[in-house]
Amino acid sequence: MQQTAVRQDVTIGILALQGAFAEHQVMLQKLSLKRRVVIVLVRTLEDLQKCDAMVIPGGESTTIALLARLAGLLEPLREFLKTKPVWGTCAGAILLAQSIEGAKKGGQELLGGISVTVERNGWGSQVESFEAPLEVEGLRESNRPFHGVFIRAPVILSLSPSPSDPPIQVLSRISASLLPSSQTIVSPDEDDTDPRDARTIVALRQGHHLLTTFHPELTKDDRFHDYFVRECVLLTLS
Ligand SMILES: NC(=O)CC[C@H](N)C(=O)O
Repeated sequence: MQQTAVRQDVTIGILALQGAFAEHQVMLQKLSLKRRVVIVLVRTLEDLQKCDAMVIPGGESTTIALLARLAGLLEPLREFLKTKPVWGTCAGAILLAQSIEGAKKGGQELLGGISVTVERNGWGSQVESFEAPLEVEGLRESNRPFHGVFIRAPVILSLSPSPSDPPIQVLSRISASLLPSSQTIVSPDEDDTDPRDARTIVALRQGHHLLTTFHPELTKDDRFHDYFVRECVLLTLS
């Protein structure tokens, strides 16, 4: 009798130590996909070992790093992202950066994995948090803007992939004209905003990793979650 290939479930972990992990869980559960997605809230090494991909949520990068260190997850996560897809949102994006400015006094630990430098709290403090419509490449119905929620978000300062790294694909840049008046994009050395400046980048992809400096999980729009699962996770597994 002919055997039919059995489709495996795909297991996506969400680092659930602090921050907006429950919101990611709700979004991922709502996706309608051909393959069954199992969601694991990751708090231990045993949880992590079940996962094919990970989401690192927004929250407070210093606290998440500290709790990950205490849970014995920092090194295993660094190993994980060498081979498996990871998506970082806001604080998660900070953790995935290769280096940061504005780190907590005394330094803070990162996971690395994406060849960017970010400035922590680069858009200002809580009161300077803002929302803006974003044009995003590659999303379903990509001509419909995505509502970007920026809460003490990091700013991308530079991209620095080495020749052996996967190239970086910019998925979205914020348009200076759509920013609230409290926000301006000023290059460090110039008064004029150069649209090619890394500071306008708010979403990017490197290989199967995804980085967003804002919070797609705080909207009702599942298109980023759909993009991560379909394009970064399922395509790399099949
Ligand atoms: N909304 C967020 O995730 C904020 C990130 C926070 N500024 C940090 O440093 O971790």
